[in-house]
Amino acid sequence: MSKSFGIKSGILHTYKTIGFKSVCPAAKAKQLNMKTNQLVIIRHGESEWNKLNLFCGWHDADLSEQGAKDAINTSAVALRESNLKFDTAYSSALIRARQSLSIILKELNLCDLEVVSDWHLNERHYGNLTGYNKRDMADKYGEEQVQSWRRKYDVLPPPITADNPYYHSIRNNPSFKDIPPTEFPDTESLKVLMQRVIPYFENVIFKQVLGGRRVLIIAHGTVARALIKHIDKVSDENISTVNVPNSIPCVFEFNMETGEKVGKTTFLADENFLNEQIQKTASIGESNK
Ligand SMILES: O=C(O)[C@@H](CO)OP(=O)(O)O
Repeated sequence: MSKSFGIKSGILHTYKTIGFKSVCPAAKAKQLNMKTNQLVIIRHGESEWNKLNLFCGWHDADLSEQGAKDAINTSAVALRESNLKFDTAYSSALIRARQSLSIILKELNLCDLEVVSDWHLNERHYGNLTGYNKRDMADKYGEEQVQSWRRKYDVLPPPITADNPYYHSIRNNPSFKDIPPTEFPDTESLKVLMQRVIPYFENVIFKQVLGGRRVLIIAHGTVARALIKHIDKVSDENISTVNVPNSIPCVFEFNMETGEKVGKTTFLADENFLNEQIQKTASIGESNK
């Protein structure tokens, strides 16, 4: 874990608009007679490659057994306890997000819910880091370089090359067949990822939220950071300290007339558990050697 990136201090100190524990935003809105609607974003459960601590990006890793359990015990339980209801759900085209969504919907008896899977919500493409262990890369290139690739707003990992063992499986993934060749990335920073995620969010998802539909998004760490940056207007500098853990729902509430956010961005988890999971996500982790 690199101190120079402020990760130890975490979002608690540098990103104060995030609240914890339970959904409580409607109180002020009610007082003001404001019509509001909520949006929920969840990062998929632990994947097989999260477990192995490998840079994953567009590699299509399955959920791990633990990830599938967390989709039930962390995601679905929190949504049920907060009495959140949905009219439609979005996921990326990646299997770890689609599996998480289908487990959550099954658990909530929402198997008939309208579901859209779209590549615009895919994790950032990790370029030629794809498939490498994060600790091994830190040993080779230094922690500062690895944290910079992972969390800096405008730092691109080296582009993937045809000799990367995952190049062909990513290029030929049938789930990506509709991606225009000119838009198929070879690497992405958070800044570059935002150029595909934010227009999709604004033009497709947010319109529905303002129209009153209750939307659930199952996405990825960098996609969630992109949406938090956009919605909460986090600076390019401070976004490097924001880490979004697997499976914990993140709730936003909006004024339906103005589109402005109401109240705090809220993670539905006990504060200690949330902090522990944030630290785990921020950490470079261990080698598998
Ligand atoms: O490997 C990845 O694709 C991402 C998310 O799992 O990792 P990181 O947290 O290092 O950005």
